[in-house]
Amino acid sequence: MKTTRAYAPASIGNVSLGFDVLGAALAPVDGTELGDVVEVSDAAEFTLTCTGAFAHKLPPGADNNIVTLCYAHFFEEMVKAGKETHHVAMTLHKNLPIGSGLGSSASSIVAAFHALNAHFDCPFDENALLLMMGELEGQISGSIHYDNVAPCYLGGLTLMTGNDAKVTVQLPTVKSWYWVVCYSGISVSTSAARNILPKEVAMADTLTFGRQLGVFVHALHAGDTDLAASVMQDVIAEPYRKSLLPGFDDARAFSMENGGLAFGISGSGPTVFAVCDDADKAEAIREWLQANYVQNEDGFSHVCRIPEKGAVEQQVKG
Ligand SMILES: Nc1ncnc2c1ncn2[C@@H]1O[C@H](COP(=O)(O)OP(=O)(O)OP(=O)(O)O)[C@@H](O)[C@H]1O
Ligand SMILES: N[C@@H](CCO)C(=O)O
Repeated sequence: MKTTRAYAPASIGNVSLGFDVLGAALAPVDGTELGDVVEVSDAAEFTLTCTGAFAHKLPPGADNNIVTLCYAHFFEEMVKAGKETHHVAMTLHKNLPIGSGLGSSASSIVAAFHALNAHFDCPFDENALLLMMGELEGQISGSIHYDNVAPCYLGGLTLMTGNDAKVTVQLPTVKSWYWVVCYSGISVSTSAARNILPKEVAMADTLTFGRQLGVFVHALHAGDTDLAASVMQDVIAEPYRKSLLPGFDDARAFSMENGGLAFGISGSGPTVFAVCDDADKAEAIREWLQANYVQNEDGFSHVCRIPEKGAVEQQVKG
């Protein structure tokens, strides 16, 4: 029986300065797999099995799992495209905590579509799959935003174009930067964290947002890492969302006083990230965050790099 398996990494949405338009994939430097895995096998009827450290936090019932919706959507697109299809059994290894700010639903969605596409011999190209991934992310989080699904699927640091013909472009990454991430262990719903934001942005913040994003993209292309780090501030969401994150101000203060070049909320939180260009300082920040920002036994921290690859097909064991 044919089985196909795909891994899709955690990601940082927004990266502070790019609300909804900038995202980064994550790979822990110690080799830990930080992302969901989906397996697809031929079957007479559709089934979904969930395992993994955070499977017990998923909503009960296959019909309420985003992976089931991905399958239904993929099947529909196959029929529309006149492709031959059949049912599959799917297994989700839910390794990312839900409502963590690490792109947990995006990771399930990307792993599901990547595995399905590979299983059916790649009927859809990258951009077509990205559009499907964005649509499904929109169904679950209340609005279509690609800043988790795009880096999760393609790897790297991705900038959204707003153009369906080419959803995203890759930005150069700073090879010397470490990205420390710390998940506190509590859950923050993305749609709730979007609902607390004002519906309109003040003129001064709009100008800052545009200037920062333009300067950041220029600085990455010019290799000016100090300039890039200097504009990594969130004027759109962080001022409102940090009230949802116990210990946020202390975590920022410690990180910035101890070698952090930038600090912010990963996606809609509660995970925070610190950028650092020194491995020892990154590890010291990680240790402090682990000891002081983590709230319960579900929390964790990692020192990461931004991987060039996002989702990958994995060998099926046994
Ligand atoms: N496979 C799945 N993975 C994650 N969430 C799922 C999945 N299936 C269904 N859900 C539901 O989708 C919703 C996802 O909410 P939300 O977007 O806040 O979380 P998230 O994607 O984990 O967040 P984040 O992007 O901040 O990591 C939750 O209500 C969750 O129960
Ligand atoms: N850009 C999204 C990411 C959610 O993880 C938001 O900040 O709401």
